Amino acid sequence: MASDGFLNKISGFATLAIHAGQDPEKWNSAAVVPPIVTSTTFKQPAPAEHTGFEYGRSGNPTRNTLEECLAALDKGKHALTFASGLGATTTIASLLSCGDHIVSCDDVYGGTNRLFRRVLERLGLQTTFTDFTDLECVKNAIQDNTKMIWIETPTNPLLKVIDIAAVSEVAKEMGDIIVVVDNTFLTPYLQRPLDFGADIVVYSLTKYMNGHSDVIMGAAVLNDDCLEERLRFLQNAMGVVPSPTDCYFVNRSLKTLALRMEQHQKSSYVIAKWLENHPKVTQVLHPGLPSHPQYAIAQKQMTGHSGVFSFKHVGGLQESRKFLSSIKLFILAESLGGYESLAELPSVMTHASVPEEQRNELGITHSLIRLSVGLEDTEDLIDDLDQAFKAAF
Ligand SMILES: C=C(NCc1c(COP(=O)(O)O)cnc(C)c1O)C(=O)O
Repeated sequence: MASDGFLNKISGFATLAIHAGQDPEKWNSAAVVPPIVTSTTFKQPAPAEHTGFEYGRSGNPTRNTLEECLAALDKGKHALTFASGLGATTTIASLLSCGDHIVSCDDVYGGTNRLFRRVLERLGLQTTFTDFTDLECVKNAIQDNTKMIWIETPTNPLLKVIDIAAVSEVAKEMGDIIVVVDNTFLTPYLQRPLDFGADIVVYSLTKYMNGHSDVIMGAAVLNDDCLEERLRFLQNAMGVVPSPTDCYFVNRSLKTLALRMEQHQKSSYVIAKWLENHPKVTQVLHPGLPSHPQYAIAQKQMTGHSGVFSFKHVGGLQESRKFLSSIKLFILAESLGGYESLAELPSVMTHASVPEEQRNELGITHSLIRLSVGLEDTEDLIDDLDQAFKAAF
């Protein structure tokens, strides 16, 4: 009996709760579905000796499973994952040193533009943005200190298609330049940049690869062992790593990637064709349409286009706002690539951080609307757009 009249506390309870059934050596379960290993640290048989894992930032079994799968999908040797797409971009850019120069395509995700202009520039990495659909512009932008070429193709939000092989050839001819391709809009199911001369493929896994709008993550896929070693060092040293739980979710999503991309592709093509014939639409920017200015390049490096594309209408900001407040099935929101259909106004949303002068030069005007066509029934999506046009014009 304890002094307070109650039974004595159970001795060793706390120790049991911590150690009973927890022996690290037991984990070789042959589980068909890769488990989520959340442990941030791993038992070492002797000081500074480890059995493959020592600390969660440096390596994690669930993350390794995802990275192995990502490498295979791009037919690459190595893959690394990061806390976000921009985390991947930041880490890749950290391969460079102060005084180096980046040449980037002019139309990139607003956050990438902002990172290059407002963060990396302060750290001594200059970036020149230019039109990569004109190889002369690429050649003229390359300087003696150019160490990286950044391609997005198709570009966000104008869907410009850039000839990966041609730009990679220019880069290799003109110096020791790392060619990076942001393949977020397509995924390796629709385009494999490494096959066309890219050195590194980068993804916002947040988009199609996870495809459920419930994870923020990034990835890089590459073949070069030396580059991989440098990136792996940076991944650990900079600490921009994803959680094991998120790795589990993305790994699971990859299992339906092919099915989802097929439906995104089919549905967006039907909707793009419908928009092309709409009296209030002046231009549809969809690389799967024969009317696309780089359609031939798209055909030689893509197996098809995904669900994300943009269109321009005859109105201005007022009509865009009215249209986007009238959609009911499409959701007014940033991001793309999920099972739900999204619509957004890049000029004031995803690309608001791009200087207005640059936006206007590019054509990211208030009449440009970007759609991410999801997995809903195509007819329902067309009906939604139709009623929104009627409400706005
Ligand atoms: C959030 C949006 N884009 C993110 C993005 C990123 C950044 O990914 P994050 O996971 O959001 O950090 C990188 N590359 C491309 C082509 C992207 O589109 C968007 O366009 O709505």
